[in-house]
Amino acid sequence: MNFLDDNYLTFNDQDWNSRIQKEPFPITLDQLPIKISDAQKQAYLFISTYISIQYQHWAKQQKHIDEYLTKQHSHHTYIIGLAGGVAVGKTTTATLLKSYLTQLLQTDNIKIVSTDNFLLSNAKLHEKGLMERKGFPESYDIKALLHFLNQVKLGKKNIQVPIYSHQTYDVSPDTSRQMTSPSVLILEGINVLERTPSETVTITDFLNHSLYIDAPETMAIKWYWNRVSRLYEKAKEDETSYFKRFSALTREEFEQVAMQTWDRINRPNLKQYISPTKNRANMIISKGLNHQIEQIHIKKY
Ligand SMILES: Nc1ncnc2c1ncn2[C@@H]1O[C@H](COP(=O)(O)OP(=O)(O)O)[C@@H](O)[C@H]1O
Ligand SMILES: CC(C)(COP(=O)(O)O)[C@@H](O)C(=O)NCCC(=O)O
Repeated sequence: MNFLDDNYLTFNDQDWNSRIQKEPFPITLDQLPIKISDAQKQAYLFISTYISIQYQHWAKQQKHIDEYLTKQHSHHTYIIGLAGGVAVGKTTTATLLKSYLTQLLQTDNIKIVSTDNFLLSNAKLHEKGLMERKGFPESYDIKALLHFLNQVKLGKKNIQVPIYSHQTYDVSPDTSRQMTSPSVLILEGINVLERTPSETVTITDFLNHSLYIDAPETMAIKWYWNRVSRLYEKAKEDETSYFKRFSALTREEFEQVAMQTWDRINRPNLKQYISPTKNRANMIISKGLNHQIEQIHIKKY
């Protein structure tokens, strides 16, 4: 037996299909952010129904506690952490979960924030000699990220969130987003389940539920290439793109650059820092070919 078999219950397509075939979809699924098969729609419904049951119990518990403490007006935000390696589909899954949960929880107050927004700017990474460590723990402004989560939990308005763009490959120097603490926050990023030894608190202290998207590295590399090759193509007509510098290279030459980047930066990060956080997640989503969810593992405790 291994940790996964001992500590998690495992479900596959038969489980979620048999469960859901008994009843029609309780929500409309014609306006999802990406096209997915009916079987995959059912997998996401299985995940989001599980989260919505947990959320509803949590919300009731908060209400009862507030009544007991006579603090009816306290604010509560339910934070879902979504972790996994580079390009496994965290951003896309977050938008899908938001669509499902908006309907299941009957709220339009669900927001998504990526920890990418809290990366140090390229200027700072250069200054600190960390350009080859982008995505590693030391490349984030972890204090700012923890402060942001604290503000969310305290129900603050006008919370400033920096903006990161894959296209400019940097944090935007002069724009940020203003956010009011939502009912549900989906926090997605490679480091969501990582420890923060330099701080007294850690990201997981703020999470009510956590998911880890797992996939064989060979597939993640393919999905990474899908994303960066699109950025490379788009850069041909976009002066502002970081990827413009590669326009003189052929597609094959650029593919070599991308694969070397993976080998030098994303692979060591995956092995050393990201994968070891998998067993901390409440739920592990195992993906296979074409981003298909093959198994869902739910922690027994
Ligand atoms: N369920 C899915 N079906 C099809 N393509 C997907 C799916 N999830 C992600 N992708 C694609 O895979 C690539 C990486 O996804 P993304 O959500 O950006 O990953 P991450 O946020 O983990 O880096 C993107 O090109 C995205 O369009
Ligand atoms: C910004 C990231 C650390 C985060 O990854 P993501 O959340 O997009 O999966 C990653 O996309 C990245 O830029 N890694 C550094 C090496 C590279 O250029 O891929």
